[in-house]
Amino acid sequence: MPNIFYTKTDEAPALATQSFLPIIKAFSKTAGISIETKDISLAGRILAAFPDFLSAEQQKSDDLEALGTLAKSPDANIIKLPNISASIPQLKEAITELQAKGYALPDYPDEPENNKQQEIKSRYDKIKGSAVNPVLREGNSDRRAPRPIKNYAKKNPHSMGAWEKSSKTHVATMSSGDFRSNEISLTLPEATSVDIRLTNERGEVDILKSGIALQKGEIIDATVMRRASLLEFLKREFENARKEGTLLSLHLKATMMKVSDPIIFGHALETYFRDVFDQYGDTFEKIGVDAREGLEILFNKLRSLPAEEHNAISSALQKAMQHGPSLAMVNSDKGITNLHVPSDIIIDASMPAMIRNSGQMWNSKGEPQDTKAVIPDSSYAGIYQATIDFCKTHGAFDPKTMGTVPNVGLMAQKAEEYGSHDKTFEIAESGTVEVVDKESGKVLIQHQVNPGDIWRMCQVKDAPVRDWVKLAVTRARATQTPAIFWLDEKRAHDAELIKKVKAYLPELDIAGLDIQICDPVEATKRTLHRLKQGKDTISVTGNVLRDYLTDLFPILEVGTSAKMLSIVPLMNGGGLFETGAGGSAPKHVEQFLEEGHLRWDSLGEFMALAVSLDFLGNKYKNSKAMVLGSTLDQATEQFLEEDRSPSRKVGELDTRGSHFYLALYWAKALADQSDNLELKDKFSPLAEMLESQKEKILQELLDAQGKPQDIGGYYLPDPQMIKEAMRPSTTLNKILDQL
Ligand SMILES: NC(=O)C1=CN([C@@H]2O[C@H](COP(=O)(O)OP(=O)(O)OC[C@H]3O[C@@H](n4cnc5c(N)ncnc54)[C@H](OP(=O)(O)O)[C@@H]3O)[C@@H](O)[C@H]2O)C=CC1
Ligand SMILES: O=C(O)CCC(=O)C(=O)O
Ligand SMILES: [Mg+2]
Repeated sequence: MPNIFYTKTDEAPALATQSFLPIIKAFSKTAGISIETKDISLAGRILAAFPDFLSAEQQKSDDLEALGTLAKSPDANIIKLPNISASIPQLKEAITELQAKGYALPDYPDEPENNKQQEIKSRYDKIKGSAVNPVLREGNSDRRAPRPIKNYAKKNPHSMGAWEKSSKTHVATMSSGDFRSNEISLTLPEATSVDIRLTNERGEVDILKSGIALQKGEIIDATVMRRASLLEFLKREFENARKEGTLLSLHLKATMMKVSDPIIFGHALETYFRDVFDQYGDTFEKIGVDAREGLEILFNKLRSLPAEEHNAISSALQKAMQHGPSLAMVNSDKGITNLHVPSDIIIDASMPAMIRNSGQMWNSKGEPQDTKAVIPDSSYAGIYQATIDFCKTHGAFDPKTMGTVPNVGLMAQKAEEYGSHDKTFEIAESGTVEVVDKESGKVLIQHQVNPGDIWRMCQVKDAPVRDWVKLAVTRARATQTPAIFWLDEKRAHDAELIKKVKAYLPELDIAGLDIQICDPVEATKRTLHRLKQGKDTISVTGNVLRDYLTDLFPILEVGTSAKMLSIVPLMNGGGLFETGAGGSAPKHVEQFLEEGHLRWDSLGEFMALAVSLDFLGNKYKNSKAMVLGSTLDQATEQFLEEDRSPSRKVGELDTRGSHFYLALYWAKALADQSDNLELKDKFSPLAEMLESQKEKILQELLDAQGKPQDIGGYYLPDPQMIKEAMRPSTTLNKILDQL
């Protein structure tokens, strides 16, 4: 059985893997460890879902399913790189690319007309959005910036925009009618199963979802976002942005919240271009415009119209942008606005980037400008407003002196909102949605609803909560750091969770530890005050705040979440080691294709691999694996000290060069240690060879830069072409072959 599973993903991390994996394989072979790759890329997942449309040679195994099963076994040791969580536009692009490559896949049926199409759509919908992480995350999350990373940031502080007290930047969020205000929650006293049903005003019953099994002690909650309240809010705030002269920026998580957030995004787009949608609604209907897909696809679809009509609508759209509030830009050079692609405005990465940049985003002229950050649901929006207020009062944080905020996140088994998409519904007609106990017939939760309301139910099982509380205490104890549970007793769901936290904490050894529970806004304030003074505070949060905070704090502290150590101790004893908390960085691929320079920083991979080796060494008493792990950590430290991360500029060290340095330092650390003499003997000549050929290798790597690259595809690049592009140093390749 292979010992470590490494994931093949998409975009920049997948390119980086082509260069780094051969190094890992060569080094780990010396300890008898084999590495197996599992393909969880978007293209791989699509192909695995449609065997009946493919020839025998084209069919692919379902690697995600296999890994999901493995994650439940004590033997799991998985290194998980970031993958694309596809929006509909990305999914369609990938399908088109695969079709062009000769895979006879069906088109994505936007509006299925029969059962067959409905079945195809539901296969694609399983691939859409965050379809990978929730399957693998059979454990809670432990993310932190390791000491060497913090030390590096303190010595080499990244840029941090200054904050003015007069900044107009702020968060706009709903005060009623949103998910937060309508939440109802309860804890199941006994195992049961429930149906979700909608009874319309004529008394007709539609079962929205049937037979959801619930465990004893499981918390469920349900809530609704009212369309009318949302539209009123969007209209008001868009108008305010225009009057205030701030940029307008929408922040959602259309990937993880793949049902609710694209709907909200669509409403925002239609609100912004209200007049155009009113005037050209019929035409839009005819050419299949769906506001949820964003402005980019809308522009593309207009091309199918006769020139005159096309021009008229384009100019109406331009006029709306001239007269409406200025849109924040994702890429001002290319005219890509905040409303172009729903997956471009992922809240976890985009809000911290704004806060780091003096609270400003980019306007259409490419200038920074104060911004109204629109975060419709108020459940978590307050933490960003509190951070903005803090920066206005106290100025920007200083990476040289600030503390750190590690996170312990409740995530296992599709916890909370991030597991809710199969229980989220856009309501078709007025009535009552009820969660009904199938055994007793009792209505557990009910909401009055109107057409267009977004209703959802979330679950969190008891075992993950226990495990999370324990993980928090373990981390607080191991680091002697105060821990705050970010839970709001005024929120229905959090109130249930607080009861559990209060019950489970006393079962653990918490003597002498500083553990508090406070609502997210208060937790933000306390944490930020300590952070400013250089003090560390563990944030113990639910799943959404786990996601938000593990970008927010790393981006402020160390410049990027890519440098995070991200461990998922799996509940059945295995280990899942995620790399960083950042995503798949599409901009990096663009730069690589244009100028042959890849700026993906693999520090997350280095750190994940070290813990994975250590985990394996301990588990199977493989002392060589442990030595490989500890020397890899030393190599990473040296890598940081000598600043060998990829530069952003072509003609300078890129990802491939950074991997060479890692290999050099790792080989040297192995040659210098004496815990395992066999490894020492093996790596001493390798270290010498790498050192003596250093200039030649670096030159070969540099020579490969500065020209456009063709890798034969975006979602499914040609394996041989990426291999050649990512391993251009024959000298380095030959040396690695000798191990
Ligand atoms: N765990 C996972 O699988 C995750 C997947 N994603 C997916 O990634 C895609 C893009 O998401 P998006 O929200 O734009 O954010 P990304 O996290 O991909 O990127 C945000 C920015 O962070 C910087 N960054 C992130 N990782 C690295 C790295 N290793 N080295 C250097 N810089 C890095 C880059 O900045 P710069 O451009 O300035 O270099 C990048 O543009 C989506 O499909 C999303 O779903 C997102 C988060 C996690
Ligand atoms: O799975 C995803 O879509 C993103 C996950 C993410 O952002 C995170 O876990 O930090
Ligand atoms: Mg995230």
